[in-house]
Amino acid sequence: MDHRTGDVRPTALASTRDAIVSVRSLSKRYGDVIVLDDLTFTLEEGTVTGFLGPNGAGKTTTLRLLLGLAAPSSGQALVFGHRYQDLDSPVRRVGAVLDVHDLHPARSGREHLRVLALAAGIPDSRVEEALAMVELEAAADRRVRTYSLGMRQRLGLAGALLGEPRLLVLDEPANGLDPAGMQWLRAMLRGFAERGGAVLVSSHVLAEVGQTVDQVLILHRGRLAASGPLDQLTADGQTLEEVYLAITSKVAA
Ligand SMILES: Nc1ncnc2c1ncn2[C@@H]1O[C@H](COP(=O)(O)OP(=O)(O)OP(=O)(O)O)[C@@H](O)[C@H]1O
Repeated sequence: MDHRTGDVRPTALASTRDAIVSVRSLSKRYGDVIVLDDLTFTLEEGTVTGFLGPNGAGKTTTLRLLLGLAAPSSGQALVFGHRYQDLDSPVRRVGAVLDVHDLHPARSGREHLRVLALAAGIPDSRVEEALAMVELEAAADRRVRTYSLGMRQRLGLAGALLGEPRLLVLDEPANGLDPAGMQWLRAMLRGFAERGGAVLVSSHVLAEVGQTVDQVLILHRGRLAASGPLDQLTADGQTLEEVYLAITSKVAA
């Protein structure tokens, strides 16, 4: 991958064997506006992938297509070889946190998780485990409307972890977390990947991403501007932020 030209030479992100996520020639239009343009990448087990790009680049749209929340205009977005909506028990395979602002405000954190668990046939005992995993036990009986943004993020993550999935899809999960929360999130995501999972995490916090992920996808104006292992991308001594700014300003010019 030559990040100075934005030329993507697929590396570890391009093998299709045992792919947990397989995105092929994915495009999305809203009316005449092309939001995603011919996006292709795969993610394999044991990886944490940072999904980067300026505001409006198309990151959330990609995640929504992966989760069956919107339909592609063309191409495919597959998880475990299937469209999300065709998976037998999606909650047990894919955990996702897209928008922590749409949690029911009058429910407590514990009630929120119990509703999710009931819908997915997951025992209540797992709710307690998930609360413990995100260190939210002390606030579990408070109404969600009283939660800080960081607490909502933790609750969203608890919901994502309920079904013990192998893929986590997270939209800006570090948003609102305090330094200890970020450290905890980093360790949690690394541990998840080390146990054979895959994580796709969008973020604007490049310093944090640089400490957490092992590979990145950089999206710009709906196109994949760069992809590859973090250590290769930063091999010439530049920080991830420098590489990112060089790529996004080059492509925009
Ligand atoms: N339902 C929709 N109808 C029309 N346009 C949409 C719709 N959803 C997203 N878009 C547009 O698609 C583009 C990409 O949006 P998206 O939310 O995917 O970007 P993003 O990379 O996640 O940005 P941010 O970093 O700001 O969250 C934007 O121009 C947005 O306005």
